[in-house]
Amino acid sequence: MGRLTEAVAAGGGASAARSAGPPPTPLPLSSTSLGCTATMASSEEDGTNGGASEAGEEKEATGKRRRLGLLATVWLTFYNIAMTAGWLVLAIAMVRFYMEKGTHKGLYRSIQKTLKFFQTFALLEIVHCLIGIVPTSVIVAGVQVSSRIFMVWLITHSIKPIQNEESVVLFLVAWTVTEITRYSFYTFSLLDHLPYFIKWARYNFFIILYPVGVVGELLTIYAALPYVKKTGMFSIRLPNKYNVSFDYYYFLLITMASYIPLFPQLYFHMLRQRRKVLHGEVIVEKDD
Ligand SMILES: CCCCCCCCCCCCC[C@@H](O)CC(=O)SCCNC(=O)CCNC(=O)[C@H](O)C(C)(C)COP(=O)(O)OP(=O)(O)OC[C@H]1O[C@@H](n2cnc3c(N)ncnc32)[C@H](O)[C@@H]1OP(=O)(O)O
Repeated sequence: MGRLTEAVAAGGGASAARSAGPPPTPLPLSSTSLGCTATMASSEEDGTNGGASEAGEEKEATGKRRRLGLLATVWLTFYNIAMTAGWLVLAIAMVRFYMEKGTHKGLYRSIQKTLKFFQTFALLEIVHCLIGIVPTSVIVAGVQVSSRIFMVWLITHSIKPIQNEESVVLFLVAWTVTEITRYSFYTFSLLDHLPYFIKWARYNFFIILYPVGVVGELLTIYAALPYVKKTGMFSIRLPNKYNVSFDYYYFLLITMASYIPLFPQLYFHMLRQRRKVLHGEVIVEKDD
């Protein structure tokens, strides 16, 4: 019986899919989905027979958790396959555009619909963390996804003059290679046929691609500053009936500055994940 089937039977989410077989040893991850899996294992393992009504309630709860495990595992498999395919389509479209045109000018406009759809769809990852079907920190996933949504909708979609900047290609390539690797890693993990290269790529590519993507994003925001200052876009001037002012130009400067404390948090998080997965370190994650 494949691990996915075992995980489904055990009602575990993605994490159990990889560790299915003997009852999963609860790794000290966040208390969300693993807590669910651990509870699942303990309720099935200990066989405690409380009162009939208690046993009935526990049986009903376990059945509900098992259904969540089945639903979660099937959903995550579908989600990851769809996201892998979407980012692959984006990668192929970018390569074809460059081979046909010989320039990056117009590249963003040619792939923007696919990019917007799949990057916006990734908002679901925050939901996955919130409902506990993946053991990722809501904060970590939230910062990552919000930075991408910000770049796609509030920078490259909204500020058309910067769409042909070379820095846009820089972050698009970094994002695309990363997401194809990441979502195929999750897919193969759930299907219990994870090629070592995919696992190696998942936990090594980011070492270079994360800084490359951040440089691309920061250069793109910097290139947008003159246009934002000149047009006053997204800004609210005083006086107005709400007596509130907002200056998008200064908001962008603050956003650029926020990369200084926030990016290292994400980068070190990935380095911790890398040590855990590639070197078997047991890392105690703080409860969020
Ligand atoms: C309004 C203005 C907002 C402005 C915000 C400014 C913020 C500035 C700072 C942010 C800078 C970010 C820049 C960034 O956009 C640049 C780039 O991305 S460049 C490209 C390189 N990037 C990367 O390599 C990072 C890619 N992203 C990720 O890896 C994830 O999003 C992240 C949350 C960062 C880390 O993922 P995670 O914590 O989940 O690590 P793992 O992949 O090891 O997974 C942990 C466990 O959860 C299981 N899991 C997670 N998701 C799934 C899933 N979909 N399906 C199945 N399983 C899943 C995974 O299997 C692991 O399980 P286990 O621990 O049991 O092995």
